[in-house]
Amino acid sequence: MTPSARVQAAIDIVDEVIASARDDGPPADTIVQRYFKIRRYAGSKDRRAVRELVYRAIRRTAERPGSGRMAMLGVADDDPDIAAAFDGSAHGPAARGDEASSTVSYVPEWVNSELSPLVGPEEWPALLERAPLDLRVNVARASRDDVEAIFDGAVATRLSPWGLRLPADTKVDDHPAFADGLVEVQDEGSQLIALACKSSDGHDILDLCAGAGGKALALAAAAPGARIIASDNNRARLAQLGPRAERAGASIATRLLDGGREEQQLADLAGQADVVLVDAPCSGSGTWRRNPEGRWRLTPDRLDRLVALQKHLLDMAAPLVKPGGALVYATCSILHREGAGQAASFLGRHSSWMAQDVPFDGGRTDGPGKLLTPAHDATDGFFVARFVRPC
Ligand SMILES: C[S@@+](CC[C@H](N)C(=O)[O-])C[C@H]1O[C@@H](n2cnc3c(N)ncnc32)[C@H](O)[C@@H]1O
Repeated sequence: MTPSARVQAAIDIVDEVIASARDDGPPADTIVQRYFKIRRYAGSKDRRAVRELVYRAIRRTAERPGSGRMAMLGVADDDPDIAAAFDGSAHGPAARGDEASSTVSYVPEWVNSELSPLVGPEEWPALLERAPLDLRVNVARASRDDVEAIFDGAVATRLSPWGLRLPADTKVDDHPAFADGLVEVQDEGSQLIALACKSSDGHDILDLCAGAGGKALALAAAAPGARIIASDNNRARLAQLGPRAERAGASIATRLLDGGREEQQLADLAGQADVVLVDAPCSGSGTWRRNPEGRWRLTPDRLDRLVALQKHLLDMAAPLVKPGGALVYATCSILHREGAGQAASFLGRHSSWMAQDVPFDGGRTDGPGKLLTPAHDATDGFFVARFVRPC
């Protein structure tokens, strides 16, 4: 592909990403993969170059652009090589006329007032920087030091006792340590959420929104003698946990929930759990550096619905905790209403519960919990709070 043809391909893909963000369709990565699946003429260098252009265009602007061309003209504003590709050649984009390009921004304007007060403009560039590659060592099978010696360039993470940070281009999926269940790819912040649960052998733990089980696996590794139930209402996500648990040698029961019937389906656990983790669905604003087009998907309406769902899940989880047990609430969000605001409102509704310090260094106190951010902690953005039910 010529440089101009690569730019046109990126324009076509960004057009699809824009439509998908508007219509709640598949993520950018899936769209890039699908694009090349039916264009076998593109070599690996072409694919890499086009993907890079697509992500430059997405990262550059917080507001959903009018078109892929507008987004790529924005990249051309920053880069003369890209500007030169707008040359009207065959398979390339038409020459630039008197057209507007997308503007540079980090956070959608309407979201500014929703951010935690801790996330000032000086932190915004870090929200869009490339995320590091972190592994969680399966400490039930190997020590972090042993695994550190296996991976070239691995360094121990600062905050999580289970984490290793690797050079970004390290291939993990086909590494024997991965196949042998010694490691999982997991951001350090995500590991800290599991740490906040203080799982212990003999504990009954419910991971209410377990998804594909990233945190449930971390809980099981930290306490192989804990009885863990992982539940979720998404069959496809929960189904991924089985093979992952098998690889890790972890024993985790799963429970698929039906929308609207969760309370009945969990009734047998009432007052039983030492810990319930509510890793709730959220805006994903703490992970924009991994999914920058998440900014194009978020709307005020969607945020309202997420906040209402988080409240519902917290109130559903509370009666499952046994007296003296803990409810851990987490979101990969840097928005006040999904973090400190949601936690404070839980304590307002459950006035006998107490907020307890989360057991890790790093992060900053944000209302009744802690906020981790890329700029301050070099992790994804997370809010986490730990509430204890009175005895
Ligand atoms: C942030 S993700 C969980 C990520 C997961 N804990 C991990 O570590 O990989 C939130 C999850 O909540 C689930 N969810 C949404 N509504 C739910 C409900 N009513 N009951 C249970 N799970 C729900 C979603 O399907 C999604 O998997």
